[in-house]
Amino acid sequence: MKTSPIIALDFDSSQKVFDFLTAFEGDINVKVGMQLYYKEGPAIIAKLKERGFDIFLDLKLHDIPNTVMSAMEVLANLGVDLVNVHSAGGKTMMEAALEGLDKGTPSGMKRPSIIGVTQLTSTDERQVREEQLIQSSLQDSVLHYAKLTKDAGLDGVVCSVQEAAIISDVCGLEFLKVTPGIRLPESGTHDQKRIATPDEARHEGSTHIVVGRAITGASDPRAAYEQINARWRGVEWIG
Ligand SMILES: O=c1ccn([C@@H]2O[C@H](COP(=O)(O)O)[C@@H](O)[C@H]2O)c(=O)[nH]1
Repeated sequence: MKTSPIIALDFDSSQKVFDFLTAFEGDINVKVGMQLYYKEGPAIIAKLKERGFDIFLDLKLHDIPNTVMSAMEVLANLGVDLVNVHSAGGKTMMEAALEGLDKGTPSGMKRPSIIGVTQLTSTDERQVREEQLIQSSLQDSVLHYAKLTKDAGLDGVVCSVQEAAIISDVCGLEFLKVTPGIRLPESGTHDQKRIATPDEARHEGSTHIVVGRAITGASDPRAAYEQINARWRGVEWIG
């Protein structure tokens, strides 16, 4: 997947997606999440591929190994670039996911990259301690899941910018660190707890940033994208 920001297409219809995308060329990355995929099904992936976008299909699979393997076998056929599971599903589940992808990828096509969600960026220290009953810190929990995900053979993780540097130290620079929770200083936090700016993401070693509402909710989404992309790349933005 290209290193440009991944725009989260959190819309409830194909019509809204393509209205939004009129301002963009095919050189951007897009993310299809549960809402859009459950509404529009595989057809939305085919349409986005026709427009030339790189696609992260963010369905966060989490089930018994056999079910995840079968589901991944189906998803592998869609031609997306990146898929994911919850690392909390365990090492055997993640290995099964990888096996399903390998089996389902048509010959001659590249297997989609696969990453594990460590701790959602909407999760904070209190939730880890009181709701998940995890005794270690949030950062240790994220790092533990990152190591487990690497041991299972996956290509990287979803984490927040706050954990990207330590994951690079332990799992290597090549291991993907896909970081949502990206906000401009003036944007609202919404339901996210572990947020960061695009500049901080670059500095901390994220390999990819995921941006939804800071772009889709902006009065000029293209300008918001350009500003975020410039900050992410560390180049001057002339707005
Ligand atoms: O830990 C995670 C995993 C996935 N997401 C997804 O990223 C986008 C973020 O949207 P914003 O509007 O920029 O908050 C959204 O689609 C989530 O499902 C995440 O935020 N955190």
